[in-house]
Amino acid sequence: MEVRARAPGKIILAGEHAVVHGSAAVAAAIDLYTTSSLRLLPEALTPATSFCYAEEDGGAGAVELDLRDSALVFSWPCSRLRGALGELSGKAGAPAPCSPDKLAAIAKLMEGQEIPEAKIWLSAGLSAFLYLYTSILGCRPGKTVVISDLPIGAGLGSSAAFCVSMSGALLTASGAVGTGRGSGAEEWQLFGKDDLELVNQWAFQGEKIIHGKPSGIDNSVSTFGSMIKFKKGELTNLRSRNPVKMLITDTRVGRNTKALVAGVSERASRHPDATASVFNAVNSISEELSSIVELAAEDEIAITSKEDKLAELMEMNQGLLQCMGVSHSSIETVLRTSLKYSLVSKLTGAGGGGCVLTLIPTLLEKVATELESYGFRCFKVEVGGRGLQVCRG
Ligand SMILES: Nc1ncnc2c1ncn2[C@@H]1O[C@H](COP(=O)(O)OP(=O)(O)O)[C@@H](O)[C@H]1O
Ligand SMILES: C[C@@](O)(CCOP(=O)(O)O)CC(=O)O
Ligand SMILES: [Mg+2]
Repeated sequence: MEVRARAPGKIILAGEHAVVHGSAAVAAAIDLYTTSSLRLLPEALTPATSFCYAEEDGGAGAVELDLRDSALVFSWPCSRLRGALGELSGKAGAPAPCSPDKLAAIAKLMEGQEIPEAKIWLSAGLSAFLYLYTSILGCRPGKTVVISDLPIGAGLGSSAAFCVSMSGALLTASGAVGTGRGSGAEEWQLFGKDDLELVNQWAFQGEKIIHGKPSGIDNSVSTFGSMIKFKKGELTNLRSRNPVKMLITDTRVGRNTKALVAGVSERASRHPDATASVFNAVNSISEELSSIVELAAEDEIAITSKEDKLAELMEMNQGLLQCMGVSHSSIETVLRTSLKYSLVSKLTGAGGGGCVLTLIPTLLEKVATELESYGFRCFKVEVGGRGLQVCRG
């Protein structure tokens, strides 16, 4: 049987980086997904099953990860996993953080995997995969295929969508969570709250391996969907009465969240008082933005004033992100270009390149066309949709 789980990427409307330091942030799911499909293979070495496995695997099979978008397949013989990690039985309950010893053993398991130099950043994702797989299922043989609509390492939460979809597929295959709600005809089904909580906890541990010090906002919004306010691990669902329309521009300048988050923390330790004031200002922006999003706006005038306020708050947040040192010349190009059309933009995610949000009252094809003429890529997305969904086939 195959289990498929898909989890959305996200945009952060306000509060990235500051949220790592305890400020509030506002994020929403977008309709670009990462899908993990998992097929478990027979475990026991019996005459009936051993034909499936190669001799060099000791006849015990392998754990395989097929990253379709990168056209790369990685494989670890189960015997090698057992040798490195011990006899793991797999765990259905709440996760324990990955110990430094396990992390070191996982790093050794990367040796011999052929990761092209240009894609060396994938090793963090592979480590998160091995941690999640072996912790949840032990060293059982299986094949996982991952496909994603999301640009990787661009601020749209691909790391979280990877960890959430993977945790969803693994926990479903282990029997720890089951497909709950979902109307008969629908292929994709939603989990109940407790199951989502469990998936989210595992995904957070995976994010820790990729990000170092994640706030938890990305995995939470990818798991639960919708639009949320997030502060110190606490999540509040925001009921957005009118759709928020955003254009996303990927500058295609590569960056790495772990390094950017560490850079902001270093700046904070050099200038603790100044950065505390910046984080505090971001907190106020996120709080105000979340209350504006929830305001009912029945008439045109109310909608316009709501959008003006959102735009002003995003502009202020962008200025504070510049204070944190995470803007980039490509981001500034998007800001300048959108301003020509009287539109406001801010970076989203960790910055340093990656994606920029532009608040659009109505979709302006002209801005997108001009931005694409600089070599950037534009996405028009639905904001605030579903979180994790699973299907068995
Ligand atoms: N589909 C995927 N397959 C393998 N690894 C992935 C995938 N998506 C994300 N990752 C991992 O997450 C990293 C990108 O995460 P990050 O720097 O946080 O950027 P973002 O989350 O904004 O895309 C990649 O370098 C890789 O290690
Ligand atoms: C910078 C940060 O606030 C968001 C990072 O998002 P992304 O990985 O760049 O999509 C970090 C975090 O909250 O964990
Ligand atoms: Mg990330």
